[in-house]
Amino acid sequence: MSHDRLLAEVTVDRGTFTLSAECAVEPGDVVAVLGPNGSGKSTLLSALAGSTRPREGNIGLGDRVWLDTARGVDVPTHRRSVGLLAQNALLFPHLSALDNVAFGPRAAGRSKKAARALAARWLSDVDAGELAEHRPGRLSGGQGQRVALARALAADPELLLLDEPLAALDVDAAPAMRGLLHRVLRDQDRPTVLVTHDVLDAVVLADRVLVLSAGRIVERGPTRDVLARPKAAFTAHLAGLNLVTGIADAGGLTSGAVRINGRVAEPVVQDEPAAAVFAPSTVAVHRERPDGSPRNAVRVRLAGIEPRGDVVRLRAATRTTGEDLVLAADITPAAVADLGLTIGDEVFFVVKATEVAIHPATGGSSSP
Ligand SMILES: Nc1ncnc2c1ncn2[C@@H]1O[C@H](COP(=O)(O)OP(=O)(O)OP(=O)(O)O)[C@@H](O)[C@H]1O
Repeated sequence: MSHDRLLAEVTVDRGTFTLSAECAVEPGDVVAVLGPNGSGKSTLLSALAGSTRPREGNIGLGDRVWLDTARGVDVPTHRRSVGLLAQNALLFPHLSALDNVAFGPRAAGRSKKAARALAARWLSDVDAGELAEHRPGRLSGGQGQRVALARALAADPELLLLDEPLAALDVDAAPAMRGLLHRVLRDQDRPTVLVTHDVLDAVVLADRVLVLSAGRIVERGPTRDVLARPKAAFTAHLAGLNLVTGIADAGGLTSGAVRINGRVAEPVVQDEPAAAVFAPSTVAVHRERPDGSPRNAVRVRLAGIEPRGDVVRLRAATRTTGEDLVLAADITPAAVADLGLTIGDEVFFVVKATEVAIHPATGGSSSP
């Protein structure tokens, strides 16, 4: 079934807090909702799901109206065709993984046999085929999330909502689940809204981001643009990591004239979009390109020198195919003095490949 665009415009009161937001999500696109605690991310998600009633607004998918307060339309949650993947899998404990996934198709009127066949296919699509007969109590956090993802998709929802889907997973399980979500979300054509605290989730999974602050949208746009050139203070803080998006090759990626080697944090496909992520604290600054070094060296021009506690944050830009790539380095005040750095200087930002994580990246470019 092909899917329609989500259009939503809501004003929601929660005690003294008010959320006012509007968004459009194209079929197949993933929009990440970012923002500090209490900014209204969950409120937006629950308004879309129908579990919170907006004071006023409209929510529609194509020509189907879920909410129109002016006309008194408010379709209840269970009739909205929403697939939800939350922090925890929330599987039915008494059913096998297979029957959990078959539940949606069965409720939609499929025969038991057809529902189970569909469920088996979805389980294998999320690399959980071997878990079919397991009860949820025997599944790890990551396994449970895979089954929950299969369950959400097997019901063929018109809208997919992901509410911090990786937040409860441990550091070993999260990258695998993030990689799986990247693959599954890329291959599906329904609008998807992802709430997350993790900038990496936005980079890997989202085409576009929307940043909330105190119930208002303060920033929005293609993921790469918003994170590379943050306008709101929160986004800049969130985007504190260096992020270089480009095209994957063996051992790293190429972004215009810049080539970055790294370690593959999640499986990437050669010639597909990828992102290199590294912390400013891992960047060393040199006047000359280090000779014969296996390290990454990027020629940049210094644009900012700001003291930050014990370190100095250097901001620098490079030109790659006409676009500025902005990078940050944190070095000691002594190093700044030794190198005699001033704004406008041309230097090399140098980082070891082992400090650079390479991830698959979803669209999110400024190209149309
Ligand atoms: N049931 C409620 N009654 C009254 N106020 C509420 C209720 N639920 C949430 N709020 C308030 O609404 C505001 C937005 O909360 P919301 O959970 O949407 O933020 P969030 O961005 O999802 O935060 P977090 O990142 O902490 O999950 C907060 O100030 C919160 O205190």
